[in-house]
Amino acid sequence: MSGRRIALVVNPTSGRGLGARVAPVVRQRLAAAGLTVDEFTTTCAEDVGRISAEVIASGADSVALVGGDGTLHLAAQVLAGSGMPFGVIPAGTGNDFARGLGVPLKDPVAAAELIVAGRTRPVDLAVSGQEFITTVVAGGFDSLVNKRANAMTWPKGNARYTLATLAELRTFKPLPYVVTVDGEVIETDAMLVAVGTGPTYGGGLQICAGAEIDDGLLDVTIIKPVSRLTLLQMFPKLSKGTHVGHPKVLALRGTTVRLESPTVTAYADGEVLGPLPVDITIEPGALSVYA
Ligand SMILES: Nc1ncnc2c1ncn2[C@@H]1O[C@H](COP(=O)(O)OP(=O)(O)OP(=O)(O)O)[C@@H](O)[C@H]1O
Repeated sequence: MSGRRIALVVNPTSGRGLGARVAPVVRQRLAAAGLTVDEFTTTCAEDVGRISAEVIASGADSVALVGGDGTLHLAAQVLAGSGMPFGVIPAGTGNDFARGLGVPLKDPVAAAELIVAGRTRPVDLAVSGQEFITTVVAGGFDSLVNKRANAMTWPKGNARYTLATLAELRTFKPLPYVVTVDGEVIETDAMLVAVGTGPTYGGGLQICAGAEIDDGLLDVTIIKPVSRLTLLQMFPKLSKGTHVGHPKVLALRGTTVRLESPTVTAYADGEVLGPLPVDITIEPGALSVYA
């Protein structure tokens, strides 16, 4: 497939500089395959959306995004519904969107091959208000962990989430929720309620195990009150998805979800979404992704 023109949008800060390191490798692979590559390096969060919008307007054939979930979240706000196909070169710490797609996480050349091959698939987005969400909405204990982990500068990578979990666990108490899924109302105390279009957050925790990124459905996971020890024991299981079937874990699917709880701030794709209540819907096939 020669004659294709692709914009390579690079967040150089993703994964503590991994974005800057993998970009030349990806550029070289795309060019070697005959693609014309226009490279753009972002200098701030706002650049991701602005540049993506300019690329769409420019008539480029496609975009490749080098970054993590935060970068993809920013780009998705603009790419949603545009019809512009895009490729993902994972360069973040979590990379949960890429993980859900099955894009190689540690091999940028292999990820670039998917762009070269040129096969796209439709991918759903969750929507809350004006905000598109590419992975999971965290609402509860996990929000507090996310907040704490975002504020930590050490350690690198996923170990931050483990430390933040241990720290939050010391004081956390179950919270009262009203969760409404397609009109079915569930009133319960819970440790957390997560809503995903894809299966994982936090760098591979399968909080919404089994969620398909193109089934037109939101997956809802409610973890009912459990002891601190049980929650701690659940975390390694989350990595493997073997928490499913635990008597305190409730899994639901639907197309509209409302989360209510008095004191919870929701996080989406690792960033603040806003205080509950939030309403979440699904936009099937909003993105067209090389995979
Ligand atoms: N030059 C920049 N361009 C774009 N975003 C930047 C830049 N500098 C800092 N940021 C911030 O980086 C965040 C995105 O980082 P990204 O998610 O790609 O990497 P990560 O945090 O290492 O990975 P992950 O989200 O997968 O854990 C953005 O939300 C933005 O606020």
